[in-house]
This record gives sequence, structure tokens and C-alpha cells, in this order.
Amino acid sequence: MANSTCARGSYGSSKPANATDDLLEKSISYIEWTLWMGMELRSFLRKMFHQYFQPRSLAKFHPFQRKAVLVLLDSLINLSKDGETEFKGPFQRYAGSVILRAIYGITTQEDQEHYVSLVNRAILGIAQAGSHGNFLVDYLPFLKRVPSLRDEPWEKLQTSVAAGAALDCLATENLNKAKKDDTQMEVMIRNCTGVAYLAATDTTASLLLSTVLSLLHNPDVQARAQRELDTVVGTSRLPDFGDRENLPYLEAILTESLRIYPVLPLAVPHHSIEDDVYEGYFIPKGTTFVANSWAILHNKHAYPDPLKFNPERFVQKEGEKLPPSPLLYAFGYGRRQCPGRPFALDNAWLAIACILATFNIKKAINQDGTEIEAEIAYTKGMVSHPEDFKCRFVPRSTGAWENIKLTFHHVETEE
Ligand code: HEM
Repeated sequence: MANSTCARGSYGSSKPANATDDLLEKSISYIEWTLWMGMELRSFLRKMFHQYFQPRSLAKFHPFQRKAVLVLLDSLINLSKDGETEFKGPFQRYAGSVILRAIYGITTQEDQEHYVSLVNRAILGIAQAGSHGNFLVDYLPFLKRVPSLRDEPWEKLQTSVAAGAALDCLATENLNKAKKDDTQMEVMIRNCTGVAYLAATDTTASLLLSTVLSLLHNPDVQARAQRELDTVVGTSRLPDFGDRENLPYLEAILTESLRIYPVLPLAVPHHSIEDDVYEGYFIPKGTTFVANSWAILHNKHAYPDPLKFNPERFVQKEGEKLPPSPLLYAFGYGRRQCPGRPFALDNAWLAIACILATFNIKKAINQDGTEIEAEIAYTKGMVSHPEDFKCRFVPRSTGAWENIKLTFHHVETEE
């Protein structure tokens, strides 16, 4: 178990050397080990995802991310009008719809709801298996559910390809690159896309729900982010990706959320592929590494008062060094670090920016008028989610929504 990052390399430099990275560099993750086994598939997955989700390609996703965020905001408005106080579903659908579009080109709402429910059933399997301990057993329920996750959206894609109606997406891009009738390659693409769709949906939904929960508990943070948004973006349109670099406090909220409630508190176990010596200890090939990301991200020397949600710690001040970025730890380690990171952060940023621009997040209210406390409690399992909580999304300005929505005009240019 790696609980710190400071043993190899200097801690606290602007981009700290990461000993956990160093150790895990020589390892492979248990996900790939248990699911796919072959070296060929591992490197294929890595290349495919890094190419498709690389930071300079992110703009191609923006039209459908905007579309999905409008659906999310509409759901929050309509559910709030009906007095609903539980909102897990819209966040899962937002995360799922963006991923399904990127990976398979799936856009219809009915399909999206069906596939997101498949992910949720698989996640239940993971949660029931507990976290790390007996690794193979932990992953088995997840493995049992992979075929439906992998095959159903794939079959849908095949139908669209046959009809000449498939949209550009990760799967079609890679199928086009493959030689005709290369069935082995097709199987590899199908397996990789299937697992990624699970890996991407649940994690993004968890980050969004943690951020909403943190904002609910910190109205002062909400108010400050809204002041920043109103100053930079104004109140007559929604924030968009071009505004991002001018909204440092909003960025700090997302960063602090990843730190305080890491989506994978114990990362993904890795398995060493060669003998190593670390701080005088011999580590034989085949050793399992578990990086305790939660401990790293709650180290009081790096992040004073680590249990306090304090985005301020990530706001650059003159003459002061920022703490190590949680992005170094929250997305895994070494060569296996999450290839979906920039895409995931874009998805989460747009949703949180638009929610803060549109709503105040407030405590839900009982019939007798008393406020309902939203407990900060997390599920057990490899991917950690806030336990269900209640809140209200109260529109910041009455009546303006329909007009504001129209200003998100880039949406109309998409399929
Ligand atoms: C907040 C959202 C996300 C978090 C916190 C997250 C976190 C992680 C972590 C901790 C790992 C394990 C890395 C390791 O083995 O050390 C991982 C792997 C992976 N993630 Fe993500 N992820 C997120 C979103 C996404 C998205 C949106 C995608 C796809 C677009 C994605 C695709 C993958 C894939 C394919 C792997 C396996 C990489 C490999 O083994 O080489 N993830 N992720």
C-alpha cells in the first residue's frame, strides 16, 4: 500500500516527482490483468484512448457536451418544479449520454437511458463485491456483467454502420482504421470500448455529485463562484469552454472536489512486472500495489486542514506555491493513468459552471418547513459515490431560462 508520494523525488515542487507513479510505472493495472490479459490489447487500449481523448482534440466533443448540459439543466428545472429533491438520475444520464455519444455515437434519449441503467446495474455488482482485498473475487461480479455492457451498445453501433447512419465516434474511427475483415481487431475495439464506457460513466457521475454535495454544504463557496461567473460571463448567457481560463475559482472548486472526495480512494491495484528495490526493500515481480490516493490527498502537510472543503487553497497567490495538484493522484498512476482525464474534466466543468450560473443549490425542506440535512457519507467500493442525498435547485432568476438557453447556439450546429 503506497500512502505517500514523497519517498522518491522532491515533494512540493511545482510539479512534484511522484514516487507512487514511479513504483506503479513498472506495473500493470488489475483491470487489464483480469479483463484482457494480453499485452497486445493493453497497448492497443492505451493508444486508442490517448489518441481520441488527447487534450488538443477536446473541441470535437463540445457540441454534444453543450447539448447534454442543456438536457441536464432542463431536467433540474422540471424536477424542481415538481418538488423533487433527489437528483442522482439526471447526473448519471448527463455523464452517460456524453460518453455514449463519444464512444458509440449513440444519441437517442431512450437508448441512452437503457445503457446508463446497464452501467448502474454493473456498478451495483462492484459495490457488492467491496473494494480491494481479494482482487480477483472483487472484480468477478463486474466481469460477469461486462458482456451486456460491451455487446448491447456495440450491436446498436453495428446496425447504424450497416445503415450508413453511424456518427463519428471512437468506435467508428478505429473501425475505419482497421483492415477490412480483421475480426480480431474488431473484437479488440469492442472490448476496449465496452470497458471504457463503464469506467467513464460512473466516475464522472460521482465527481459531479460530490461537487454538488460540497456546494450544498458551502453556500459561501457557491456565492463566490457565482460572483466570479456573473463578472466574467454576465447573466444573459451560459458559461462556455472559452470562459474556462478566466474562472480560476470555479476551477479550484473542481480541483478541491477531486481532492477531498477522490472518486477512486484506493485507485486501481497494480501488479509489478519486474523485480524492484524501493527504499532498501526488495519488491519481487508480481507484487500487488495499492496506491492510497485518499491518504495522499489528505496529507496535512501538503493540504493543511485536509478535511475542510476549501477551494481557496488552489487559487494562485503572488509569491506562494500551490499545493500539489490532485490531478496527479485522482486519476491513477504511472503509464496507466486515466486516458479520459481531460475529457472527464471538461464534462464536469461544463456541468458545474452551468449549474452555478443557473441555480442556487439549497437544502431540501420538510413538509413542516424545516431543512433536511444532507449527510456527507460515501458508498464503499472501488468507485466511491456520495450516498443518496436531498437538495433543491432553485433558479437564480425567474423566467430567464428560456432566453438563456437560446444563447447556447453552438448546440444547433451538431447532428
Ligand atoms: C472523474 C472521472 C474519472 C476518474 C476519477 C477516473 C479515474 C481513473 C483511474 C484512477 C484509473 C486507473 C488508473 C491506474 O491504473 O492507475 C482510470 C483508468 C481508466 N480510465 Fe478513467 N477516470 C475518469 C473518467 C474517465 C473517462 C471519461 C474515460 C473515457 C473517456 C476514462 C477511461 C479510462 C480508461 C480506458 C482507463 C484504463 C486505462 C489503462 O488501464 O491504461 N476514465 N481512470
